[in-house]
Amino acid sequence: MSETKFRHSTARVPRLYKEAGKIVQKVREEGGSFKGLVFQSKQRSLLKSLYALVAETLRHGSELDALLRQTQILIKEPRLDPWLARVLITELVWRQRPLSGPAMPLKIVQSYKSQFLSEQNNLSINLPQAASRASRPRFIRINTLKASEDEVINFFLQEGWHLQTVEDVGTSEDKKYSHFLQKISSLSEREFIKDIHIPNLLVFPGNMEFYNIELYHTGSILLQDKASCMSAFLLNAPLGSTVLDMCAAPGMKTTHIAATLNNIGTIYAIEKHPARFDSLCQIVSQAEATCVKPICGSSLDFTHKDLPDVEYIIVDPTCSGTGMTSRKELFSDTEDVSKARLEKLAGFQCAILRHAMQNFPNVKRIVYSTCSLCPEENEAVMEEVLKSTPPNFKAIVPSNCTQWMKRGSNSYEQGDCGLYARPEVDLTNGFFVAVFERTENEYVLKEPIDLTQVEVGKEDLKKKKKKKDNKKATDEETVRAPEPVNPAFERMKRAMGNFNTALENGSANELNGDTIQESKSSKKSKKKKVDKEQETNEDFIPLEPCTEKKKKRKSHIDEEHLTETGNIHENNFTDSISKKKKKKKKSNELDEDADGDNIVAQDSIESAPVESISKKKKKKNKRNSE
Ligand SMILES: C[S@@+](CC[C@H](N)C(=O)[O-])C[C@H]1O[C@@H](n2cnc3c(N)ncnc32)[C@H](O)[C@@H]1O
Repeated sequence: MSETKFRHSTARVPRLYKEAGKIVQKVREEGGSFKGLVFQSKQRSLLKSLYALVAETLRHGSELDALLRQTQILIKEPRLDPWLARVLITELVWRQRPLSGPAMPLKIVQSYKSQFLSEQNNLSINLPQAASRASRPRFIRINTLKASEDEVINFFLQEGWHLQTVEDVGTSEDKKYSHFLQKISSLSEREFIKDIHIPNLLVFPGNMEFYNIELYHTGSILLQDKASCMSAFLLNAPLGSTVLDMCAAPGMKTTHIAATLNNIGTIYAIEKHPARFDSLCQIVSQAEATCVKPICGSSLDFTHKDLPDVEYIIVDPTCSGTGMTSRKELFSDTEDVSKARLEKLAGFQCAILRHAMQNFPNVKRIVYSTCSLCPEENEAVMEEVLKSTPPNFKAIVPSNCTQWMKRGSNSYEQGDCGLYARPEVDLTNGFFVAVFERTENEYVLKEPIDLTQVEVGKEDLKKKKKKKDNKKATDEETVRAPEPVNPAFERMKRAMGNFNTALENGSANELNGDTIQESKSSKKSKKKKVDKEQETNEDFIPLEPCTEKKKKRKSHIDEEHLTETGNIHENNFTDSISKKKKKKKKSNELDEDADGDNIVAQDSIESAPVESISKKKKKKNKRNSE
């Protein structure tokens, strides 16, 4: 991680501490096995002491986090490496060894000894979660679709709360931020403050009881961590925009974007799981986010053909959640997130981000986020997707948060454009966000992706073309089938209609799978209709069945249905199409998900459209020259 680090002199910080810090960081951030990492260490003479020190540091993970927060040592000493600090505090507090030596980090940690000891006494060792929750501030977002900031602030003032302000501490962003952090970590009962970065976000003491507050029940305020507000903030979609939220439920970011748009524009909010889709509808309805069109389905099944004019996309996929401070495993057993799980998640994350980049030609900006602190799900995903996608997107560092968010690791290409919020420093949940903007090179835009040409297969295409030639077709459009009914789009249009009506009637919560999702019987009848159209239309290129086929494959590239083929470390993207087809076939044969359905390697799907474009271009050029 590229936290601003103190320039430790390697000669002065004892090797044992430095090496222990590195291992603790790896275990915490990457979920590696600590024993394995210790035994891989090159410091052979230190193995025994290293093992003991790392084990002790990891054992006190939750207490260390609490000590770092309570003493604010990382805020006051911004150049102190947080991982080295953990090791040194362990050495000092639990192993009771004085930190002697000239190295600055040792001196600094030693100077906090009395604070550590007194805070340690206050810590409820048996209830580390409760302690950490109470000592972290609570962020509350004002839903400006229902109440203005003034109304909400006045409400709290009338309830006897006091609004604190951040004093002017000069122009330095660093100073301002560390002053703000000190302020929010020491809010006393019934004090609150406005966040200095995100508009309409208030900060309350961690033990605030919000369940009795009416504004919370009416949806005028929402409990939303500052880190999670970063996505909509950085998406920065102007009024009137068309936005796509590819992983929407429960809808915190969707409703936040709706508020930033003031309901002027359109947000397509896609959620795959029906139960979560219901929650999404409920939250959207309660928030009065009328510009939101919820869709139940997999985002991987939708393209610009279904959702035209999408200009902004938010990709907030399922992740390991290692940044969620409420998740016990972060503190108690960091080895919970296995490498295999991380690889599967990263495979899905790459697939969905790549889908966003390749299938919406009008998109200007994409925000990718996770609540994970594992680089595998963050910088590595950025790198992999940028590497394997036509160079029409680049990662950018948004100017409005460079001063305070921590940058990702530059050991991944463009990784340092990614931004982290870290619990122990920012007093938020752990979070990662990356912003991508379209570059000048928009060749994907010029030729819409025609999946049929890839799916039909060469032989089928030749036959169709021959038939067409016989009929003296002169224009490509006549060779292509008339656009058939796209069931996904039809379903979506119907769902939107139903949802809007329900919203208008105030009964969106009542929408269920029957209205939003197509019933089995109507699916059957629609299929019959499409089949019939094919029978009667000789020239019909089976776009629909192919799309269906592709859909069937793609719908398995989701969180639970991932196979090892999604491993981002495999560099499959340069494979030839034929190799991919073989692989796809093999994978169809080999990979079965829990339901017994076949799964296809993602790379074979994702790279296909590019091939299709170049074929089409060749054809077009040939026709032009004729
Ligand atoms: C991290 S959560 C999203 C949180 C949400 N953005 C918010 O702020 O409230 C990820 C969501 O993506 C959904 N999901 C997973 N695969 C999907 C897919 N292929 N298409 C659409 N949604 C999907 C999951 O069911 C889950 O609800």
